[in-house]
Amino acid sequence: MQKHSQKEHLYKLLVIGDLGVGKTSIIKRYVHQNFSPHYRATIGVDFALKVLSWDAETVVRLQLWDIAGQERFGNMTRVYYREAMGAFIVFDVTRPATFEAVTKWKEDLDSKLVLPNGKPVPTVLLANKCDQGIDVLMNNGIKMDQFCKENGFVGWFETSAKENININEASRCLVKHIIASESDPVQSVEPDIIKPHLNSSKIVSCSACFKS
Ligand SMILES: Nc1nc2c(ncn2[C@@H]2O[C@H](COP(=O)(O)OP(=O)(O)OP(=O)(O)O)[C@@H](O)[C@H]2O)c(=O)[nH]1
Repeated sequence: MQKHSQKEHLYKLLVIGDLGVGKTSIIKRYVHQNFSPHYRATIGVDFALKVLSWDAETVVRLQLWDIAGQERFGNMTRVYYREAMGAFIVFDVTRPATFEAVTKWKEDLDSKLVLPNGKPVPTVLLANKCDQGIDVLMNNGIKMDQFCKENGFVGWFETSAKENININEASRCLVKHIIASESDPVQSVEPDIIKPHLNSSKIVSCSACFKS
């Protein structure tokens, strides 16, 4: 039974990025703790709910909106983005074109959705399929910390839905930034940066993300 003193937050989170980057798989791993190697394209939008015990006094309910990659070329994203509090933008580390699309997704998001205080919604970048051992970022010398600062991401994580790497951590990071932006709308939050750990099955922790 819920204690009287317990606070509840409900946040709508968007999961966006190009076709086949692993959005549905990340959500499945996060919510249902499973993974399928078979690809079935999402049509339109799909939903999932994750309940987090944030701390002793706070429960966070995350309503995850899994938006089909092909929707960037349609005109429904404005409708799907409405009232979202945070977003993940996902790319596939084995396919450079999906990284190039990240800025297009971010522009689409920021042009259609702002918080009531006029700021963009906190957004975390996910470099998914890091279990594959191919990394377009390293191969092209892309500096992710700088890329995130320049493009307004609050943090980034290498993830694997297959191996369950960094998905919980990325979510806690995003929620932490949402809570911070709600409680102190004028104070900007420093970005959280995770260093690459390609070919490592260890979960990398981000001290900034686990203080809360
Ligand atoms: N190796 C590996 N494969 C993955 C990972 N995540 C997803 N996949 C595979 O990539 C394919 C596409 O995954 P989905 O989760 O359907 O991708 P999506 O981004 O939801 O795709 P759309 O619905 O088309 O937008 C599937 O075959 C998944 O099994 C991962 O972390 N590692």
